[in-house]
Amino acid sequence: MEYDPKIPQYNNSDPNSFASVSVRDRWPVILTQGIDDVHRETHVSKDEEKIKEGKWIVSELARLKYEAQHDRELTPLPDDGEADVAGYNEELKALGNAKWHSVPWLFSECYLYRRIASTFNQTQKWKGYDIFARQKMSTFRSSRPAVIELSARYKEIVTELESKHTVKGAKTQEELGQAERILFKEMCEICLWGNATDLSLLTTLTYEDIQKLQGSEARKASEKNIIVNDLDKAFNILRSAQKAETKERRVDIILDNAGFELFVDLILAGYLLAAGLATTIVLHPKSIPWFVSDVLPQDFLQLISALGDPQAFYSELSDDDKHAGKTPTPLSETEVASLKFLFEHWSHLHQEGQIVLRPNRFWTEGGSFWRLPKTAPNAYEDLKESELVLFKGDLNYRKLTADAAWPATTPFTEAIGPLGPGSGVRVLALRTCKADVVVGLPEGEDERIKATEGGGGDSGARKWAWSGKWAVVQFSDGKL
Ligand SMILES: O=P(O)(O)OC[C@H]1O[C@](O)(CO)[C@@H](O)[C@@H]1O
Ligand SMILES: [Mg+2]
Ligand SMILES: [Mn+2]
Repeated sequence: MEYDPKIPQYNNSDPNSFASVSVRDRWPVILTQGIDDVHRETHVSKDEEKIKEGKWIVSELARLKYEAQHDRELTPLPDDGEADVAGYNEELKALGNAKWHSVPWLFSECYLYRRIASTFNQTQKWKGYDIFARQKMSTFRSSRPAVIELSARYKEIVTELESKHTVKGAKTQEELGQAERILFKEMCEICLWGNATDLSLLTTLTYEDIQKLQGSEARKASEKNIIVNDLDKAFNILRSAQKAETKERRVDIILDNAGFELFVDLILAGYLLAAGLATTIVLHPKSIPWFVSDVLPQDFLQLISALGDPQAFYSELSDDDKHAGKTPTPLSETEVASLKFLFEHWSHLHQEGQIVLRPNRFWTEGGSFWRLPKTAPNAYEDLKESELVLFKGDLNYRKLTADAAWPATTPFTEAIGPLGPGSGVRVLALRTCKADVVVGLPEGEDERIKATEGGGGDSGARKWAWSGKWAVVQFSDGKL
């Protein structure tokens, strides 16, 4: 059912892997921040029962942190009433007394977030509580300059497409075709780099750093860092379906992070609909707080409502700005108008059922996507209906490739196993690299980048792939 390890998966025991940095350095920080958040929430509560449970949660999270840091065994998840507990515990059993420092990275990291969720699920007053919500919203506030830049551009493009069915400046049909291809690629690249602001990695980023990552200048400079780019293939698929006048043309997005990344996902979604490259967009969020910054259904609703009253939203400061002693600058009238345009466009598309949110517990299971056809047949059948399924971000890529130590030249179509040729699912991974696994590279490319500064050299570690500086956009047709 699961990935059959012809090629071993990355393991926390490997000192050359980002896995080992994660378990030793990053997870304790993430858990400490979670504990702080619960403290804060408990502090302002007047509800005795909630306070009491809050204290218990803090002690449970501290225990989890201790166990991970001190290489204890992973314990079975308690029955918190959810159906996925059994699956997690079976996998844990199959791993045989696994300890934190010598367990497959992918499973242990999913287990970490599932275990946090189960702690909250076991209480009455904290069920479903999202310890990362505060961080997610605050980082979105910090993205203000990029959000404003993009909303102005979006308003212009969508207005042009919807009123004149053209791209500004295109005169002949051929020019229009070219312009549409370029625009499509630009929208996808915005969507790709939106992933660079993932919260779990960039815990030390300042406001200025975030802004630098997001503007259009930064994007142009980063184009050379996309080491494999299959966007033309993806465009051809959507274009032929459009030409064939297929009535229902769906594009799915397996979402990654909330805040700025979700914002750019919606930019892409709205663009595809306005350009007629899709008729429906199905978004797949997570069902529990996941890898710090991943999208939950409520993150979607919160983002939309923030845009509905942008002046009020930006009258509050992000945490970083508060610390820096800044005061909020009101938005100009034009800025308010473009943000409200987004709000209206997206709310309308959502109400009309052209943008749909479709959660499934499959996305927060412990293993790779190799199991999709077997363990989530309904989700699998559903994805086959789509013209193109976009998998956003690093974790989705790790799950597609089973987080295994493939040689970097392994074809992408091979590394995604059952979702490759014959699956009936058209896959497009948009991934900034933040972990070891990478496939589908031309011969010599891995070595070339390793030799660049900070690339890892001869250390045996593929360090270049950890920082989000490099990206891959990879396509698999899935032909039956
Ligand atoms: O939000 P993303 O892009 O999936 O990134 C999640 C992060 O967490 C990790 O899984 C590591 O903990 C990395 O793969 C990545 O840095
Ligand atoms: Mg993340
Ligand atoms: Mn994520």
